[in-house]
Parts: sequence; structure tokens; C-alpha cells
Amino acid sequence: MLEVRRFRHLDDFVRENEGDARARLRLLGFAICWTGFEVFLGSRCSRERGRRRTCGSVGFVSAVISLSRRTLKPTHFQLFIAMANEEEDLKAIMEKHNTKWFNVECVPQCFTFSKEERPGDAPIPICNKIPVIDLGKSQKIETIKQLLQAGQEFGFFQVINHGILENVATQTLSTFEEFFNNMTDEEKVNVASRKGWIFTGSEEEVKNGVHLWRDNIKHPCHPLDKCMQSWPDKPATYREVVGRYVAEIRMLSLTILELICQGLGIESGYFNEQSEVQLLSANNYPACPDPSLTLGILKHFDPSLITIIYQGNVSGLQVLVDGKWMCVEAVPNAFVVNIGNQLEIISNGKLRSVEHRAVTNSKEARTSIAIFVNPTPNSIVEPAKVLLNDSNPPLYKSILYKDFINASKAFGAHTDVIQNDS
Ligand SMILES: O=C(O)CCC(=O)C(=O)O
Ligand SMILES: [Fe+2]
Repeated sequence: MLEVRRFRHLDDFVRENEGDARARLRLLGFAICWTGFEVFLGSRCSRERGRRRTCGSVGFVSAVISLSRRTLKPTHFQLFIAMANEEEDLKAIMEKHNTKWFNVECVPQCFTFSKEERPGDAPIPICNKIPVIDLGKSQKIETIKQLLQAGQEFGFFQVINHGILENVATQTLSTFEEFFNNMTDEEKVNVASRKGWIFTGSEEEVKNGVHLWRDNIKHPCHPLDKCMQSWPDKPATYREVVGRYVAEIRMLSLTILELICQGLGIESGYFNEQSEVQLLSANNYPACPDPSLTLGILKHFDPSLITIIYQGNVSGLQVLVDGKWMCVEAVPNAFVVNIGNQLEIISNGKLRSVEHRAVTNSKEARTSIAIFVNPTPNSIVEPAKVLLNDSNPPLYKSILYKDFINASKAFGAHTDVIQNDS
């Protein structure tokens, strides 16, 4: 097969040929030829298939003609083939390679985000300002102060000495790694639709027209006795290991919420009803040949009250700090906590829900487990009354949680399923 991997996309070609006016002219000629052919074929083929076929055949014919006239360098021939390849969709790539979607040597076009959205080549520094808060300290007032300050400034913090044994988290992460690695995607999708959990492989997961570089499973995880029987039963330890993990995370989330309650001056137990739903979302981001082009999760706000994330030893979570992307360090045995939209509303803007995203890396796969602590669909979310007075009017309207979720389609195509399940 022809070596086409040098040109990952058109940008690379143009960059490499900057200043080469003749190459540009040839490219222009090619483009005119291509467009004409496309118009001609457009009347005969469906748009999608037509584009792909046209691209391949026109690229090939133009390249052969140009080569025979010695007006084109072999690298240009490569470009045309690469362009034709870029038009392939994910299904075709998988069929061709007869393997998983991520076993490719260069990033296919359908995974390449626009310049505005993709991480790019510039190194993203670790944010050492995001606090790592020691929950084991006896000075509760100090802990509360740190939690509030982090929630105000960054919307993110990490917690250590949280009381959850390290092997509870690491075993859960390994269980998810096994889950993602061992079943075929088809098996996962088929079982998921029968069982009520949701598996979204990268093949289906398209954001702004581009596939995310991740596989994902989502399911409700509270109360345990109600939802556990609908979880995956492969690997055989899934329910036991994940069940123990989510029970521990529930306790941790209630502890953090209670501390925040005290810090804000809201009556104790305010969040009891507001935190009745817990949703698990585990991500697997395989190693990627060019992380500068891809995203595991597009930038977003969490629609939760709070989210608790375990990312093991592999970082990849990035947060917007003062308008710049910063990396959240992978701290051993720590949980990352972020303030979601609902807590921003309840705190009347005192705590901030901040945009974040997940990037990929070229060395190793990354697995993360996010637990969203959410209000029940029918609870009303509004600024807590005690925080309001003449000089602090409500900054947000009251809203039914399910209306918020449905309007923002916060869980994408699966929003309705998740609402009905919870
Ligand atoms: O993988 C991560 O660390 C990010 C997860 C996340 O932001 C989410 O699931 O909402
Ligand atoms: Fe998130």
C-alpha cells in the first residue's frame, strides 16, 4: 500500500509547501478538476458516497495525469490519496483494518477536531494552583475555608485523606479497563440496550460532526439495591467491585456537600434531597497517535451538583483557568471534585461550575470514573433562600431539574433514557 501517512490533513501539506507557488498552482488546478467532477457525479450519487468516491477517483486520475506530465512531485500524489482516505468514515476504517477503531497509525479525518476546538501542539501546563485538600485534618473550619475558596476560584479541587482505601479505587479502575478491553463493542451495545445501561463507543459518539476519542459506559448507581441488577455482569466482579466503590463515593460526596453547606451558611441537610440521584460515567481513552488533533471529551460544564472523578495515575483532565487550559495533575489516591451547574445555582454564583475537557495522550490508555451527584428529576433547583437579601438578589431562576437537563441535552442522545431511569 502507498505510504500516505505523512500528510495527516491538508493543513500539514499546506504548511510544508508554504512559499512553493508552483505547488499551490497545481493544488488549485486539482481543486478545479475535483469540483467539476464532483458536480458531474453529484447527480448520480448520494452526497456522502459521491464525495468519497469522487475524492478517491479524481485524486487518482489527476495525480496520474500530472505525474505522467512531470508537473507533480510524488509527495503530491500522496496528498491526493491521503485526501481520499480522509473521506472514509469510521466504519470503513474499521472494516479495512479489521480491528478496533483506535488501532490506526495516524488520526483519521473523522476524529480531527477543528483548529478552534482541538488541543493543538502547545504544551498545556499542570495547574498547581488547584488545591489538594486534606480531608483528614482535624481543623474542620480550615477545610471548609479551602473548599469554598477552591469552589469560588477554580470550580475544581482534589481531596486526599478522604477515608477511601486506595485498592477500592484501583480495583474499580482495573475492572473498567477489563470491561472496555475484553467485550466487543457489538456485545456491549447489544447487552446495554437489553439491560438499561448505556454503552457509547467512539463509533457512535459524534460531537460537532467529529468522533470523540473515547468509549464510555453510563448507568445509574444509587440506590444500589434498585439499580445494581441492571449493571453489566462482565467482568464477573463488576457489580461487587463497582458497588463497593459507588457506596464509598456516596459517603464522600455527602461529606463534601455537608461541609459546603456549613461554609455557605445553608441549613444542614439541604442537599439531602438535592443529591438523591447518582450517575456513573466511566471513560476509556485509548492511546492516540496524535493527541494534538483529538479530544476525549469536548469542553463542557457538568450538569450535576458535584462530580467526583478518579483518574488513577494518568492525567488528561483539563480545566479553563483565567481563559487558559490547564492540566489537573494526577495525584496518587486523590479524587478530583468539581462544582456542577446545580451547585452554582443553589449557591447563587458563590461557587462556580467551570468548563473542562478530556484530552488524549500518545503513550497509554487512560480510564477515568466520574460520578455525578444529581438532584431528582422533579426537584426544583434555585438559589438557597438564606443567601438572598436586598444586596444579593437571585442571579438564577428556579428550574425543575429535569427541564434543565432536557433543555441542555446534558447527556446527549441518552438524556431521556437517563432521566427515565433515575
Ligand atoms: O475523564 C475525565 O477526567 C473527565 C470526565 C468528565 O469531565 C465528565 O465525565 O464529565
Ligand atoms: Fe465533566
